[in-house]
Amino acid sequence: MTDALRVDRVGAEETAPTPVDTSDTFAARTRGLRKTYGSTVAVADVDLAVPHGAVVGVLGPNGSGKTTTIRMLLGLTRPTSGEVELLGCEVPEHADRVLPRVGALVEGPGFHPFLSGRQNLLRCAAMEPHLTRSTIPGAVGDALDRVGLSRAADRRFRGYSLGMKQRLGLAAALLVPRELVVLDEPTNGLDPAGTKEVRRIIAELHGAGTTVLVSSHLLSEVEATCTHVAVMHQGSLVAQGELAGLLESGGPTLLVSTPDVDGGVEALRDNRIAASEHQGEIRVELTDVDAPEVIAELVRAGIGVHEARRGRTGLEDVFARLTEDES
Ligand SMILES: Nc1ncnc2c1ncn2[C@@H]1O[C@H](COP(=O)(O)OP(=O)(O)OP(=O)(O)O)[C@@H](O)[C@H]1O
Repeated sequence: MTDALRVDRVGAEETAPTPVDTSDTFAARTRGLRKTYGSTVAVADVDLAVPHGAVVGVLGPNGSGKTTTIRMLLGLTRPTSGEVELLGCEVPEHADRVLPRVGALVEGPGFHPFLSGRQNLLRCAAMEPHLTRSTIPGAVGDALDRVGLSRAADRRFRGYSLGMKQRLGLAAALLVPRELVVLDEPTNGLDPAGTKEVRRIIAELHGAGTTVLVSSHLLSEVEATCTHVAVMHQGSLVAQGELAGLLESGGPTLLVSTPDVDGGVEALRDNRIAASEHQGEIRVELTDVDAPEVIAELVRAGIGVHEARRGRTGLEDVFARLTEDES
């Protein structure tokens, strides 16, 4: 594992990691990527590293810069400063060379409203350098099938639901085998069955060795589908690395079951122990205190302890900690 693959918590006050030659290791890479709109800093000096073969989930609250980063990766938005490298090629300079190897689903795919889903895909397929007149119909049929849109394929795009539009965008991204697939909120507008299918498609792509970069606000989706995570907050990349490593960085917790959760939390806080209510139990961060001490403190305060067990840190906790406002 290289330094860049380790879970890095990137703070403004910390020094940036030393750049290394990574074109063989990473399917996508940005260096000092920045985008400003007037006084709004949409993306602030992001060094993103997407390892070959990984499924990287880009997580972040609304407005944290995920879409802008993805658009710059794909050459759709020009950076204010910084560099983008996709599959070893600089973007936007060599976008024409590299983009046929990249499948993408980004906001607002420009489909024609009066053409059917199939006709729209045929138009997309005609622009694929690796497809020919004889292979296009089969590729379009396969892609429609893969996203579960075959039955609605000959209806006008105008009448599609948001979920069907998303599926068509996904089909366009999957028309030919890709080395890298970039999906911006692919489950947006999908029902639970559609969401499950996207999860299956991502797993299939991963199984075939395709690198996937997927943005999502659904932590459970990312936890279930991704091998790596990049967390954005207020335009900055605040952490990136393997999912397992990120979860471990959350630190141990103790969950205490008691009939008096509020009283217990108060008693612990009075003793400067970081405690909170979590799903009807007391949760304690075991960073500066150990479990016996917590239990002893509760007993001293007359709080009945029914059960105490180690809690697993979920992505939700880690995410909340990384993206909480310092203000
Ligand atoms: N074209 C634009 N003009 C002005 N400001 C923009 C533009 N595009 C994005 N922004 C601003 O940049 C910031 C980052 O937006 P971006 O869409 O990248 O975030 P996001 O993480 O994808 O959010 P969401 O999850 O809501 O889609 C926001 O403050 C947004 O208002």
